[in-house]
Amino acid sequence: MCSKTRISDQAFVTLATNDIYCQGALVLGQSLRNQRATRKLVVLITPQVSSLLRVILTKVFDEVIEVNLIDSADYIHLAFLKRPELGVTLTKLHCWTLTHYSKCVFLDADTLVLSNIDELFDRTEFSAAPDPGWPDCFNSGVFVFQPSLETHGLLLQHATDHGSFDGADQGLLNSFFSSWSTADIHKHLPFIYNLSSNNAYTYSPAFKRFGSSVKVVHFLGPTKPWNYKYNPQMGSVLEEGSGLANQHQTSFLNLWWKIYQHSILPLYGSFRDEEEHASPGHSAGIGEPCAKPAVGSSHPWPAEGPSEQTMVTDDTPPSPEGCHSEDQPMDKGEGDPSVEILEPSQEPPVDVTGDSSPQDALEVDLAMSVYEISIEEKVKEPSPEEERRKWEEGRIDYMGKDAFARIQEKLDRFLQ
Ligand SMILES: O=c1ccn([C@@H]2O[C@H](COP(=O)(O)OP(=O)(O)O[C@H]3O[C@H](CO)[C@@H](O)[C@H](O)[C@H]3O)[C@@H](O)[C@H]2O)c(=O)[nH]1
Ligand SMILES: [Mn+2]
Repeated sequence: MCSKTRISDQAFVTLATNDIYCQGALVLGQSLRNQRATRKLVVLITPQVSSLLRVILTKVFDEVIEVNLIDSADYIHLAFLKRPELGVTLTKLHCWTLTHYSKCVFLDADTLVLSNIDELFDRTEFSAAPDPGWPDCFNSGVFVFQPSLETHGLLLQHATDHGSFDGADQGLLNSFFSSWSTADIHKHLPFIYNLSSNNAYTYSPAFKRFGSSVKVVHFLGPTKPWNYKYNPQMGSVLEEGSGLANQHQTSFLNLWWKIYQHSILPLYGSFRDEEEHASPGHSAGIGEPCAKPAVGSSHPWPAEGPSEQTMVTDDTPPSPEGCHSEDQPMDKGEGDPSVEILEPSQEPPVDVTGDSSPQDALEVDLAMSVYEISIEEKVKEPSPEEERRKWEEGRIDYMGKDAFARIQEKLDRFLQ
């Protein structure tokens, strides 16, 4: 399958807490495969990720591991109660619980690998590249770490005690690994392992000199590749609305989309029929016109670089051994459907045919035509159960649908 030996106790790890970030994780995973990564590919997900995306992720990643935002240990509950904004942050920290690996490289789901980066495994914890905005801090989008429950516990304790100066993982990790900027230059990854696609060109002569050796591009900041629309015929993102910064950024975006179009969209192909039954409309028309005909292997190992086209069949996803829920002490009630073990080869892949749980529905709209592909977040109407739960949790939309005037209207309707 792969020419090099895969070193099985080391892994590339990413995180996706929703279906939108899963699109990024898929492209990242595929880019690692394209560059013949010799380590396992692992994606951490949370219960919000739909069943469909879970199955698709297993086609690119060796392990899809569900982690929960809420851990059963009391001090974590405390941290959550006091600092709810640390939610996604604490999720990234779960990567330290992957103790079946001796060393890992974490990559944000908004990164793209342009050449082989296996040499990162020669580095030790905690190695990261400088943040382009404040180079005495590291950027937490790419880092080398050593899984350890002890470190995980210390990190969570640190979050509880000190919070995070930016309200997220980067601030927390920088204050935890506070000697990074001065202690050991070997722990400074070169900028080519985490080139911010937005900032790189503030020093354009450096980009001119070193840009060709870039190995990892990071689409840091609020606008991600999946926020653009892409013209598959031209092979380029569309400018409208997003205000493209410059030519280099555009070419990285185009590269991301090329992988998305040729290697990720076809993975949805096998679900097209079910999806068509479920919603005959145009949106979420998975695998529509520009997705290529389905042929080839379900586990994409393209022979060449990113331009190589990978296609898929409807054959069963890889064995379930690569797929398990984390056996950490999580806040999982018995029989909680949100923590089910993923075993795609034993289950029908996905239920897209009707009133399944919210987790079963695809949370993204993939709109496709010959001229344009776009990925959009689905605006979901909450179910009556969800609405009720929100009320009971005190999350009331006083300004919107729960405003007094709206409630009055409802009462009036009821009384009439
Ligand atoms: O709703 C979300 C948000 C984030 N993520 C994951 O968390 C990562 C970080 O979020 P991102 O949107 O990529 O943040 P950046 O724009 O890269 O911003 C910076 O700030 C973040 C918060 O400190 C750090 O996590 C990043 O590494 C750092 O580059 C993502 O790539 C995903 O892997 C999700 O899964 N779901
Ligand atoms: Mn990022």
